[in-house]
Amino acid sequence: MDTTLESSAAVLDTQKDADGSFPTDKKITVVFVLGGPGSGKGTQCANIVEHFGFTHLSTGDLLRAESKSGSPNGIMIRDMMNEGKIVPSEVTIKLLRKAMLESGNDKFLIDGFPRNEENRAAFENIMKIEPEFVLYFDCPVEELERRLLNRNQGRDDDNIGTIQKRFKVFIESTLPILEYYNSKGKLRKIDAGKPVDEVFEDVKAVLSPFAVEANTCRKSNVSMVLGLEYLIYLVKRLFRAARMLLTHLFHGTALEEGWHAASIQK
Ligand SMILES: Nc1ncnc2c1ncn2[C@@H]1O[C@H](COP(=O)(O)OP(=O)(O)OP(=O)(O)O)[C@@H](O)[C@H]1O
Ligand SMILES: Nc1ccn([C@@H]2O[C@H](COP(=O)(O)O)[C@@H](O)[C@H]2O)c(=O)n1
Repeated sequence: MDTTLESSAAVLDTQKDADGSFPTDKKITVVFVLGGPGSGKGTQCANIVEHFGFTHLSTGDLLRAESKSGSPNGIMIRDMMNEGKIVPSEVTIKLLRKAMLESGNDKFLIDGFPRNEENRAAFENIMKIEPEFVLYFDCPVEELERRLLNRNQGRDDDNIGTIQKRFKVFIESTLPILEYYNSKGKLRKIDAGKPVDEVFEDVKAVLSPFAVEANTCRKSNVSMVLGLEYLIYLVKRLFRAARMLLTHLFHGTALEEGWHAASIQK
């Protein structure tokens, strides 16, 4: 499958209200991040961004921002989120595409997506991008409930009524998506019931293919810096030698005296 932003753009740009254009034909790397509500997707994505240079796009955050922006879809999005329902894919994908464009990056963690079959099929059809794999944070439901009720980030959907609805939607709509990617050998399941640092150790192991690039980059930066320092050192020595030669040519005696004085001082 062709996975360039350009080809995705070609499809998306046929939409009447599509804005902007994809500037690049670079290969796009996408990792989907799924897990029950409160499983720690956002927490772990923040760590991944720091270590592996991905751009983190939380579909929930994008929808929350859109619902507060006063856009025509705002009220519909807010009402659906308060019911724990899944917003129509065309709305979510449009927001995702815009955020991908604006980031300028080519590596994305798409968090909380695809939530159902409609999300999955629409992303594949419109964006023409296959995910590298799906990172799945698996966590017992009692722990999810405890985390959500203690989150205290002012989210309207972190109340017991909506939480129960979100769990139901996860089981009915998202678990089949996890099974789909599992059957394709693309599911990377992580035990998310452990403390944050321990979970991240497992995440790092899964993302290790992307670390090679980061290390190579770091190593080549180091050699570049060392190479530059050595070059500066050589140029300085060259200048010093040239100055001494010139001084010797024009003031031969003085130079000899200087040398003599210097060797006495030593
Ligand atoms: N491994 C962990 N152990 C204990 N608490 C955690 C762990 N990971 C995250 N948390 C806490 O649980 C809460 C939910 O985490 P987070 O927001 O990352 O989950 P999420 O999967 O992104 O949630 P949602 O799907 O609702 O957006 C936060 O308060 C976070 O600090
Ligand atoms: N693909 C998605 C993702 C999210 N939603 C809605 O947002 C709510 C919050 O999502 P979080 O990932 O931040 O927990 C979710 O309950 C849905 O209402 C969506 O519609 N489609």
